[in-house]
Amino acid sequence: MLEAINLTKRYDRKVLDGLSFSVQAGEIVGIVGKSGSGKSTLLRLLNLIETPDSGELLFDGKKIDTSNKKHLLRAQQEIGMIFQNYNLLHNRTVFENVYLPLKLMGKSADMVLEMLSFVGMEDKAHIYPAKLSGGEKQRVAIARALIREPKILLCDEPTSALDEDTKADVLALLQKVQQTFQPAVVFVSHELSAVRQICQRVFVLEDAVFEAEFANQPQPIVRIESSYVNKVERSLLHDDQ
Ligand SMILES: Nc1ncnc2c1ncn2[C@@H]1O[C@H](COP(=O)(O)OP(=O)(O)OP(=O)(O)O)[C@@H](O)[C@H]1O
Repeated sequence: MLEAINLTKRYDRKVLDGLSFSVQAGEIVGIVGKSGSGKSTLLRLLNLIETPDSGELLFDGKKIDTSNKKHLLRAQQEIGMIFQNYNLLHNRTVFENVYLPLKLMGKSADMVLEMLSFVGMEDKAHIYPAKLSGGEKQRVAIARALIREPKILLCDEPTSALDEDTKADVLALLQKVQQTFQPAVVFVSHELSAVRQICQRVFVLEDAVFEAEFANQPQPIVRIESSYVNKVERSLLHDDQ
């Protein structure tokens, strides 16, 4: 579904250097890396709000042409995104927050209550975000991300601001999303326990490249020796983090 080929991005230094990977529909792929390793930069490229210096992105095998505004807009509508800090509009109710992406496309609100029910928030449709807990805000953000039925769901540290119990609930909801809607999910996090729990494959981003790729199997697919790669490996294999 989502394919990145040789993505390179430089600011004052090369932050991403020739990254290639793909995510199938229904698959959750984790990207882990230390602070400053380029995770958010990669998400901005996948979200089509920044363009790579070189390299290509393909959705369903079709190259994304970022120079063509119509094409870009259509591609952006295939993407849903959730954030660590939820990014809800505080002067809009839960219902209005979830409806907004549809409203901007001139569509009706028919699906909104159904989606709120899917994330367990139908009872709070007319409440403002300030009155919600962190876990509830993330549920609303997930409903908003899904309302356009995106083929790609990008998750930027979605559980990092939550306590342990709420974290588990949100991860369980993401697994339900995976089973129900089968999007291609990119799950960026520094929380190795969350990554271990829900990702089918994991890439380790360090020094601008993927230094390792792990799957649900004992041996990594690719592996460069580094202390961070060792830490990820221990966490994924031995449940000790
Ligand atoms: N717009 C920008 N202009 C210049 N440098 C940038 C810009 N965005 C990111 N960088 C630099 O790129 C590098 C990677 O940043 P990025 O935010 O992608 O890392 P990250 O892995 O998401 O970090 P964190 O986990 O702390 O959020 C950093 O050195 C950062 O200073």
